[in-house]
Amino acid sequence: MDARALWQRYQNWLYFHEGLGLYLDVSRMRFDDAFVESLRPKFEKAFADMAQLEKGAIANPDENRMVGHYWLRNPDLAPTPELTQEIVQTLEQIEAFAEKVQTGAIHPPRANRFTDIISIGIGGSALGPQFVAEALASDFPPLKIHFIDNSDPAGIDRVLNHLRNNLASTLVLVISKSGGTPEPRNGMIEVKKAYAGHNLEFAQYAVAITSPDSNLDKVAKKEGWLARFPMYDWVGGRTSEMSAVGLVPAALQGIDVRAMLQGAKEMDDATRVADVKSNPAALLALSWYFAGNGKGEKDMVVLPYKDSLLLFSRYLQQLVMESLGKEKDLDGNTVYQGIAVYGNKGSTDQHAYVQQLREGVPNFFATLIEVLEDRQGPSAEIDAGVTSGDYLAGFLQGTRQALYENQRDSITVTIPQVNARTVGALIALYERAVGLYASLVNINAYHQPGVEAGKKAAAGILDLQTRVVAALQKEKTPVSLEELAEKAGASDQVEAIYKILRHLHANQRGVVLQGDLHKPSSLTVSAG
Ligand SMILES: O=P(O)(O)OC[C@H]1O[C@H](O)[C@H](O)[C@@H](O)[C@@H]1O
Repeated sequence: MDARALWQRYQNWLYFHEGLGLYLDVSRMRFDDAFVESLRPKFEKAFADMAQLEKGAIANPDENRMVGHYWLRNPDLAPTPELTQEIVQTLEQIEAFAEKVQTGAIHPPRANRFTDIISIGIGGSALGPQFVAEALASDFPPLKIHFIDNSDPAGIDRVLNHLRNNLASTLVLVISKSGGTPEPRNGMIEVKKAYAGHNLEFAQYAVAITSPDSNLDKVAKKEGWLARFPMYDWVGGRTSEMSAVGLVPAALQGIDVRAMLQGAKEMDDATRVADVKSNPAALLALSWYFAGNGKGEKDMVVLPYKDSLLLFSRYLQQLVMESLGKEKDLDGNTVYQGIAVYGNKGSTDQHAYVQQLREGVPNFFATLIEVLEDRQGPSAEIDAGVTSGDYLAGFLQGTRQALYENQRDSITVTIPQVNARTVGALIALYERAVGLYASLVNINAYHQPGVEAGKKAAAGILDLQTRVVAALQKEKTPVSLEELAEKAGASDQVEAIYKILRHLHANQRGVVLQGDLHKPSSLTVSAG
């Protein structure tokens, strides 16, 4: 296609949302009209499915749950007046709490104000708050947030060491929908011990965000924590940024949560339109389907050309991959669906892996995120008439062009500015695109059965560890791994036992391994 035809195609397919000032350009996805036409019946079904979902259908059949993240930004859409009221009240409570914390009306026992937050959570209970903090928190927020999103002892130490002089003015958010995920539980226990070590009563610093009556909720209630906010069973972790999960940390950091909800609501309205060409989420779903042949054959590389959007790709990674990465379709057929997502930011990545994107394996499509406003205030000129922002914009256009010249497709999303409204809109745009795409490929986007397998296996390993250590403690002399496995009643798990012992040995946990480390089978082990 020559430049004139491309310019025409650009204009034909350009989507613009006037209220949000958001553009979506899918002109560099090389689908033709026949392809769009062929998907029409699937889209009709997808729009109908989505309308049912918004009305409160059991859109997550395996877990027998409604899927209601759209109600969070438009509570009047909720299927019952009770739900509407619950959403409205929770938001009011969040705002009132944040204000009291910021003004010092709620303050820690030994300080006038809370200065910092430790947010403990993982997956959907971390990625949204992390993305939003990075994108929207001011340089000097009323409370500075720090995240513990793993069971990594060194990672936990790092956060606690940073805060060692400020612990007495640090609020702790423990975020877990289920209230039973091991990582946040471990983080909470470690942080609790750290508070005890500083003679601080944890309950006076702690806030729980979890499903009512979860284990976490019970602990928070029993111990009299500072506050508890509800997470609803009809909101999935990866779509929970606009629930208490995302709103509590955002409001505490002084982020305009009403604007975030408003932006999401405006985008929800725009993506409810049952016409592909005038619905930006449908255009994304169409493009993804085209790129990967409806089978995820191409990866989605997300490149925001703005530092503050750095974590968007990581956020989308969970939203897209946990939603779409499914073995079975809704009819029980084995389909191995999904779309792999990765990315970091432009132009930084042009100096890293974009070489492969331009010339290597053509197994991806790019999504470039453009922000029109360079910075608040004027920019200095780097060269005559040229600013660093001009360079960044040029790099984006250049990459788009260079990719296209080599038959590599791209989508460009353009927003006027990174602010609470546009960030809310971006989240809502991708949530809806994922929902529509899931319908196109006939899968349940709202469960995650695959995650459970890893969790069960991990629990099995910890159980095995307890048995192995108990068996080892009965031994007076060193034994071989095989012998120990047999004594622990796990002869078929020598490899797992070897790995457990190696880890315990490395951490001086009362296990001594001796022998040739090149030959695990030659090792003996003793308690010591
Ligand atoms: O919020 P939680 O219940 O602690 O769950 C945290 C995360 O862990 C799970 O394993 C799921 O795969 C995620 O979807 C979820 O967001």
